[in-house]
Amino acid sequence: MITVENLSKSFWGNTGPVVALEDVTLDVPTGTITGVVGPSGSGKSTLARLVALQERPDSGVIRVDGFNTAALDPRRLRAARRRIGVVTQGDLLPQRTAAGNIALPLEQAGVDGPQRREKVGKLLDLIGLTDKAARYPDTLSPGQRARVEVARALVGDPGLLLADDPTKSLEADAAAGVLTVLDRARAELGATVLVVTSDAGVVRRIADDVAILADGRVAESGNLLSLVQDSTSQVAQSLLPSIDVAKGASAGYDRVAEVILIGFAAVGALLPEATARFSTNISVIGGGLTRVGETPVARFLLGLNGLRADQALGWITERGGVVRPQVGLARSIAA
Ligand SMILES: Nc1ncnc2c1ncn2[C@@H]1O[C@H](COP(=O)(O)OP(=O)(O)OP(=O)(O)O)[C@@H](O)[C@H]1O
Repeated sequence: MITVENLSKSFWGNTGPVVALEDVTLDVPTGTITGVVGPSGSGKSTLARLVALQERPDSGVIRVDGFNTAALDPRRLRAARRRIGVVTQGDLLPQRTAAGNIALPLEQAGVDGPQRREKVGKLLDLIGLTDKAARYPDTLSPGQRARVEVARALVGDPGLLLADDPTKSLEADAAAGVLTVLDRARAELGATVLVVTSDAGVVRRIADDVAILADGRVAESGNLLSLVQDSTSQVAQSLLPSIDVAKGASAGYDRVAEVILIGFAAVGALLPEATARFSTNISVIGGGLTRVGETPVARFLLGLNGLRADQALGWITERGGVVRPQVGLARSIAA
């Protein structure tokens, strides 16, 4: 477990101090993928460099498995740094093959040939490039090179894999390939992963936990699936389908409610069943379906007509749906 406690960091800019991070607190639980998302300049790369122990904070503490890294002497600090695999971009050695690039940290650490080959073979398999082992970087696609960079960062079995904007400048397919590799690293190697990104879609696809960074501060953090269930959260606002609808589209219903449904059963069957049970006409006025990781999540604006519309909404809530009636739009239901 990595914990970041009350981290602050400023730099001197041309016109005075620039606060890059202010009082940032964050947990990266072991065996999970934590995504830190924020716009350009919000402090993501600064946070990544501090967690990688490449720079010192002005104040605050980074703990690795409970140990305060600020208290480490230089030798232990170097050892702690080696336990963090940092995915760096664009620096594969052109004169080395894909396998040779992945093996380099092992060679430098004096690991013998057979062990190196076994380890590199496993990682080539993990990144889906076994058949490209002998290819040189300039003959690989950008997405393939990015996957080799992840494998190289994983080769020392790091306690933490740290990726700063791993999908930057990649086409959608290539980006998806890199995210699949990060997900496999967590699922198959048990890696703990911290991803910082400006792309909320990265977080939506692979993160277990999320923190939103804004102007150097954590605006919101927590478990991703819990946060998306709160439609007022910034995470839900940025990851779920928007329910902006044309003016007047929600008129003429007895009840109008925003509903968030999670999971296959909820998304597929709940609304038809509510319609049948309560003789209530349920229309989807807006919103849509997405996925958070592997989990389908729907955010709908529903219009209901029928005497038992309130009971239908209550029943959806009992089955785990998150219902927010839009009070201003309700008509009184005639008995
Ligand atoms: N070494 C530095 N010297 C001076 N200012 C810095 C330095 N590093 C970061 N900053 C400033 O700190 C703030 C946060 O920068 P940082 O690079 O961490 O943000 P970011 O969210 O990673 O942005 P981007 O997505 O554009 O890389 C910015 O105002 C930046 O200009």
